[in-house]
Amino acid sequence: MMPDEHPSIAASNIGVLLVNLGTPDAPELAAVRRYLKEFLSDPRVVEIPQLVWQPILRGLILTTRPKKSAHAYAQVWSADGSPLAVLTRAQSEALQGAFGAQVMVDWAMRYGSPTIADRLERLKAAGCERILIAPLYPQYCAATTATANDHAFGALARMRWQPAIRTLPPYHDNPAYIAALKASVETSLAALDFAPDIIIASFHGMPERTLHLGDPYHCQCQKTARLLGDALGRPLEVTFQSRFGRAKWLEPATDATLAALPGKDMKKVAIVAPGFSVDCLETLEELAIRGRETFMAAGGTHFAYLPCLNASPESVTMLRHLLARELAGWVAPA
Ligand SMILES: C=CC1=C(C)c2cc3[nH]c(cc4nc(cc5[nH]c(cc1n2)c(C)c5CCC(=O)O)C(CCC(=O)O)=C4C)c(C)c3C=C
Ligand SMILES: [Fe+2]
Ligand SMILES: [Fe+2]
Repeated sequence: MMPDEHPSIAASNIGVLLVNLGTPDAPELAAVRRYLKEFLSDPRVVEIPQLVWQPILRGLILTTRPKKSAHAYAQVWSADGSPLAVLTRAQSEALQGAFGAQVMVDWAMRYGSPTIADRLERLKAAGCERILIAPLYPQYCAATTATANDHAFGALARMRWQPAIRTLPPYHDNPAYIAALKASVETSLAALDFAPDIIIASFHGMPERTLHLGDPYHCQCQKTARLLGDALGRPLEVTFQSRFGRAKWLEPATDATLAALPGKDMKKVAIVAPGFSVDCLETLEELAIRGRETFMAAGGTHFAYLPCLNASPESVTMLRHLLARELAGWVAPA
């Protein structure tokens, strides 16, 4: 084929690949087990030598947890699928609308489907010679950001003709992110029929040792909450959720905090999860369902879970701004 006959050149030769964590294909035992096996076998997520960890994973975790998790997923599953996938796709489509023909936007998951490798191939086949990989984690963590990038680079390592690559840095203190959170929280608070005594910012937890090993995650969570508190004009209480395993995790724990607040005469709470780009099992089930139960059982009277940025107009404006900055030199500034 002559060079000028190259097929299917896109309107633009620039691609953006949004990447999120991943989710099972169905809220059923086999699918959840498959997902957990892939996720928890990632050495970036569980930093125990595989020789020690795999027997524990296969013999203990994968024989017990999938049932519990499948039950949890069933409570938040929608007609269109897992909220994490449905909302990431909606974000991608809304962003494509905002960018127009300037760039081609697609989305992928680190675990499960659609895979990063497939979507990179698809962008490449559509003519993208330059691709921005955007792991949608505002706070950098080796267990999330780094493994998404590792996986993308692994896929590139198998390509004969690679596209040029950039990656989105963490955006925990980016003014556009803080402004989007502020707008979203204020809108959610205005719709409540009560005034919260306290607002909790709950972030996904990590083993505490990752902090001592130099992971900036903990500090970046604190900074996001401080900046959001400044923007809102009231401080937020930082907590960490989703503890897994026996090691010491970052504290204070979200569930223990919710259980203790009513005893400190704080009976009206609002909780937001600024570290999650979209709502998912960890927010819709762990916070909005189980968090509420914990708080009310401890004597709380009013509880509100405030949704993530999802595919809202504020979210799309923010993402367009963040991504356009990384695309500078590839496309004209937004
Ligand atoms: C060692 C275990 C885990 C670490 C470390 C971890 C870090 C981490 N996770 C997220 C974001 C998400 N995690 C989600 C689900 C989830 N997380 C773990 C374990 C660890 N996470 C498990 C076992 C699960 C699956 C569900 C369960 O069985 O409880 C999700 C939601 C996925 C969904 O399908 O909706 C997200 C998102 C971050 C940001 C993070 C480190 C900062
Ligand atoms: Fe997690
Ligand atoms: Fe959880």
